[in-house]
Amino acid sequence: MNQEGYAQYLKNDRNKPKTPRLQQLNTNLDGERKIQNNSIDGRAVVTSPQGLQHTPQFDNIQIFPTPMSYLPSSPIQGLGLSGIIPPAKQEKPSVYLPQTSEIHIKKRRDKVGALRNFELNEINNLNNQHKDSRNLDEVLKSEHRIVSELVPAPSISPQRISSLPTVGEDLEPLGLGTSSTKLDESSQISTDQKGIEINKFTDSNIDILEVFVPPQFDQTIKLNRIKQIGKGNFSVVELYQNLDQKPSNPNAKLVAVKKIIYPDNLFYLNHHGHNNELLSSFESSLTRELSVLQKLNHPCIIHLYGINNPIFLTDKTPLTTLLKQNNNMSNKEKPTVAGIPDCDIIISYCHGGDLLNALTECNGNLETQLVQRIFAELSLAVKYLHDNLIIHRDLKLENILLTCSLDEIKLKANNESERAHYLNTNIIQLTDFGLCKEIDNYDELCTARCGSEDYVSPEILMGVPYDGRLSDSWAMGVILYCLLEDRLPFDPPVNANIRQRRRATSHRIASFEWRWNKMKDINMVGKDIVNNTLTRKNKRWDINNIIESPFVTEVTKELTFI
Ligand SMILES: Nc1ncnc2c1ncn2[C@@H]1O[C@H](COP(=O)(O)OP(=O)(O)OP(=O)(O)O)[C@@H](O)[C@H]1O
Repeated sequence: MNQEGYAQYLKNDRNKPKTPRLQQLNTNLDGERKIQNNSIDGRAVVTSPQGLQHTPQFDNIQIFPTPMSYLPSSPIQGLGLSGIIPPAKQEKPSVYLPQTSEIHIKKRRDKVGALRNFELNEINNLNNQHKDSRNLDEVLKSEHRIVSELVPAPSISPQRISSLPTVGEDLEPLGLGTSSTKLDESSQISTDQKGIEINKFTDSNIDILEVFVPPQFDQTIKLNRIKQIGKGNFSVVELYQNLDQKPSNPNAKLVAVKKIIYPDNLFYLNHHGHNNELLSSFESSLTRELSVLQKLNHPCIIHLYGINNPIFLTDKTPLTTLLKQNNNMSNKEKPTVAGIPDCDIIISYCHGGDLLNALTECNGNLETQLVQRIFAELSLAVKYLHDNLIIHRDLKLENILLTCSLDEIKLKANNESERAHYLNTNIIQLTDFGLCKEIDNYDELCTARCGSEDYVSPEILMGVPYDGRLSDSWAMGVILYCLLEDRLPFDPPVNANIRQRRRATSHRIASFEWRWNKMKDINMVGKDIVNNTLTRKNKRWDINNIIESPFVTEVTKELTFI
């Protein structure tokens, strides 16, 4: 059955999904098979590690990826990695270890949303499977990344940073706004009115980081911690101030430090004393992000300003190397996390926070002009990546950061005297390259099933080799739809009945089931982009089509920073 036929098939609810997933030969994102989209009939030719070629067919596919319900943090052995619920019909292993070739869900939802998105029987399955490990309630309580409706009440997502105050607002009371300000003498942790932990301590070296800076990463600078500004599944992000009075890069006076959180069991060794799969996949994600960040130089993409230990940039397997150096290595039963240094990545600070938060804060009421500007900058960033043979694979609202608050942006946009500056500076930066992939040529297809549930393309869901650039343009369609409609395109339709609500998001994605709501009767050029990206891959616009569309060119022709 071909993909279109399958979508039709799914439409009939009586047909229990049993569609299969292409058997994964590798489980590591780095171990994706080399696939060229070069066969005569346009079907991908897969080259197996043994050099054998075969054309993937749906008949080969063995496990259907849906219904896809995920836990933002895995309940499995407290791994702390995104987990996937094993397909119900598979023989259940006593402990299900997530495979890196499976989708990594990195989402942010309120608890209510989280529960809404779990089928009850799946919750029961999970509870049964993980009786011995963590209780599911605990897992749900600890979640912070989920998501569906775009506007959750702040009170039900306590771990979310609901806003990021501007530098001016925020630093002045802390005495950090001007260089002449006297700093507090004592260490004191307090909480500001938005619930963000603020460390007023500035007078000793416990919050001082010494980090290595580009280009050679042989010079160091000192940074002083100000406060936590964000939290991901694998990191805590904190704001630091550069203690260098005259930093070589004037934009780097305030920086964000992404402190990687190692999952609990990362450093367990298996019975043979080898590193486990979790370590190698975690490590490959980390080094992939760093190696790509080092190469990138685009105003609309986050900048790498430094690292606390150059080994993370120079060694392809830094954690394994550090582990080998660790004395505990000899004791194979014990976790050997002790002695492994933290990984702190110093990046540009975007004080407007992420776009999902910003959108939630303004109740989704973004002026079209602003939507257009944000989307145009995102298009420039993605075009730059694709031109450089890099696929992001995790484009979503949470990974688009604003360089200043929406109010500041609006002020600049509407003030004649600020207009030149507005056109000469970027307002977004794209971040989170943990799932990105460097391809060798434009015909190379990807096989790793990764991404975030609401943004993932049908071909990734189906488990067939896919053109990563087209999956990125699908995600861009989802983003633009969100900005225009203030909801996710593949959430249950507005006024959905119970049956529609129970349908998994992935089913709607696989059958291209989305429609305009707020924008239904509004005629605007931007709708073309959504119409032509949330569609079948053979008809889908790529980044060049997007960038050439009037919705984007109207903005880009005026920008002076590119
Ligand atoms: N440079 C930055 N400036 C301001 N805020 C940031 C910055 N980087 C990250 N954040 C905030 O921290 C959050 C988590 O960051 P990030 O997505 O990089 O972490 P992560 O561990 O890769 O997340 P996940 O894997 O869960 O997607 C972001 O959504 C954003 O709110």
